[in-house]
Amino acid sequence: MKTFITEDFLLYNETAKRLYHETAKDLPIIDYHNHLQQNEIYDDKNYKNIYDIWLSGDHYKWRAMRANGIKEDLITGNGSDFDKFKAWAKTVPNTFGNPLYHWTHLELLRYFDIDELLNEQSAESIWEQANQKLQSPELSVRSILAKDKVELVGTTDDPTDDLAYHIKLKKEGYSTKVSPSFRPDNGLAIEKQGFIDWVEKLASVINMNIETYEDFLLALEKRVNFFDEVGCRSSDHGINVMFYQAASKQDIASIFKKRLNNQSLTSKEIDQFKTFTLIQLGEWYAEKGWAMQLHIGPQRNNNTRMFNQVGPDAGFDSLGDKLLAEPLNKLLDSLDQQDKLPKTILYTLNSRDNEVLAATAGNFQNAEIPGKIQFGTAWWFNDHIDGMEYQMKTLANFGLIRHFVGMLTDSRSFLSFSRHEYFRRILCNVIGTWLEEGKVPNDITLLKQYVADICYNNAKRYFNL
Ligand SMILES: O=C[C@H](O)[C@@H](O)[C@@H](O)[C@H](O)C(=O)O
Repeated sequence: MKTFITEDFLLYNETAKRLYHETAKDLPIIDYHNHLQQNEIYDDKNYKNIYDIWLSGDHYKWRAMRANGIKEDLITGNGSDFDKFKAWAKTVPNTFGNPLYHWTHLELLRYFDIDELLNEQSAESIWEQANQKLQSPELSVRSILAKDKVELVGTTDDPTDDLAYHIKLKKEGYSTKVSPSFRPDNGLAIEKQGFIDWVEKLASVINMNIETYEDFLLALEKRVNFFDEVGCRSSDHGINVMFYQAASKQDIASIFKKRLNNQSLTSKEIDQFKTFTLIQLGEWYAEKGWAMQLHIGPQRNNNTRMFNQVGPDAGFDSLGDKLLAEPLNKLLDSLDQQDKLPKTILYTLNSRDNEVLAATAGNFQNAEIPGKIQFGTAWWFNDHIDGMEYQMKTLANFGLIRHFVGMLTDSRSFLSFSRHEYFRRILCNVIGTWLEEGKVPNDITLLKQYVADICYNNAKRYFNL
């Protein structure tokens, strides 16, 4: 059976169609935050089969398969690639209403020219067609990036990473910018078991001893400088629960020492360490002109049995519900008071906090750049039609959607760039509907500028591309 993805998929009125087809559709992509592997870009990898590119790392699909009663063996276990693909194919017809249903068919259509529904019956023929195409030069990683006109891939990288492939790509003069994002979560996670090992790793990377908090900061600063030389434009912080606890540098120095001596810390001390260190990092980001991305609110690794079996980022995280307005405003304010607040993008996993983030952003805007503080696009559990519309409308209600830096995939798959198409269709429909309902003037030229800015120009300007 043919898919339902028509030319005008998700575009429910004439203005929406015009905005999408005449403006949004062909714009290049700036995917400023994702989890793609830079070595695969450098090597111009061809994926072995569709399981490999679709299912081997996608915890969204794994969750849906578990909800469909599939055995773990066919999800992250020892099942063959084909059996796992078939288990996914069997799941797909049960995913109506979930964005996975749309993404799956968009990806089949856009990358494989397969205009057919995936289910148990079509699984074998789709497996063969897709695998054959994956072997062709047309579907190598670089060809995908070229076909989608991807101008920037913003990867996610630990400060201890040597960025070897980013450097090689840069040297080569590769047309898509592959820019690292500085993600120092391990350096902030003083409460975690692996903290001391991480500090040792950091020390060995920069070839110095880290014995004091001063040393630690120096080491981090060196890595910020190194990332900047390699073309980093932003940092990324996974923050499960927002924190703010003021303390002096002396206090932090003794907290750090305690930790290195394996003494236990109070939760206040932990938050003091995180607060002080993040503020220090934020100052450097501001100096470099980077954007600081704060991804706030997951409650992670909720299923202990499965965590022991398959580890983190495997589909057992969900929404946290701790309050964030007070600590977040205080954190941003501390940086702003010293005039050291970097460009900042705020994301929440719990859409209950959409209004809080959109309103918070408005407290710290200034003339440095329009939309300096962004309420970021619908993230992870919000990355669906309702979630994206809700984010866009909240942003418009509380701030200026005109300056929104738009979509990023946050994905681990090169086929996910089609989610920009999904976002663009939804955006054009929201804005087109405003015109159709008489909520904005009948000025298609101006509306097209909104669309072009949100889909492309704003991000280009924001990330200094
Ligand atoms: O879209 C979902 C994401 O890829 C999710 O897995 C990440 O956001 C990850 O938890 C992270 O902290 O970076």
